[in-house]
Amino acid sequence: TQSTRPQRLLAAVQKNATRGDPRSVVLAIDQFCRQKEWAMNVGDEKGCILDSVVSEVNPGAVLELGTYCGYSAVRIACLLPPHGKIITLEFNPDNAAIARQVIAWAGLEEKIQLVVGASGDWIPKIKEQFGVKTFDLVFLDHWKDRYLPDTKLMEECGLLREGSILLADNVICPGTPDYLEYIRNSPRYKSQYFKSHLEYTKVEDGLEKSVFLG
Ligand SMILES: O=C(NC/C=C/[C@H]1O[C@@H](Sc2ccncc2)[C@H](O)[C@@H]1O)c1cc([N+](=O)[O-])cc(O)c1O
Ligand SMILES: [Mg+2]
Repeated sequence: TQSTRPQRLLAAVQKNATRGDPRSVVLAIDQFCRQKEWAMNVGDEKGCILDSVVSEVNPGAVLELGTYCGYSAVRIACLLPPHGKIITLEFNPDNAAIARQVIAWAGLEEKIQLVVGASGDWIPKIKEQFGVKTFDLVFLDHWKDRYLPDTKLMEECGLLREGSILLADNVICPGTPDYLEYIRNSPRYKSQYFKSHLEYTKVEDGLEKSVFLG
């Protein structure tokens, strides 16, 4: 039977990356996506911007919306401080199964908690289920029409504190117009656009970094 792209991406990790070496996992995925098959990971160019934001925030608690194959969860987790943790939500169980194996190959199971389900269902339950008070950093990279409703939901559920950082992928391509309009015009956020390119292409894309002001 025909394999899926996530399955072929995992095979490339298992073939080319060193177990327990997260950076070799990131490199193996980027090489696979550049040389063999494009896939919707945040990628190496936007990944460097993600790295600089993670390093600057030095977050104890990270929420990622949209795990896909685990590329950005691995990239974030290897920059976290000793007790830092990331909770990553993935809707598609097949993608989650691949992501678990990518995360395991990187040796980051202790730092990454992968939860299968829809962000809209899980966000209201995170405090009680995972003993999280608020998130220092949220990385939005899931369905583009869920960025805005999920941001409002995080506000309502008290998951953001003064200084929490939201970092959103794909605000230009595929685009998240309603989210951008809201976050750039809301007095409760201070936003900054980091111009870049759609992963593995020359097409314009970028990350929007927003500080919640409380
Ligand atoms: O569509 C994109 N991303 C959507 C990502 C979706 C991922 O997150 C969940 S959705 C979900 C829902 C609810 N809760 C958690 C996860 C899906 O199962 C998938 O694993 C995308 C598309 C392009 N592109 O060029 O077309 C480029 C990108 O960088 C992208 O991120
Ligand atoms: Mg993306």
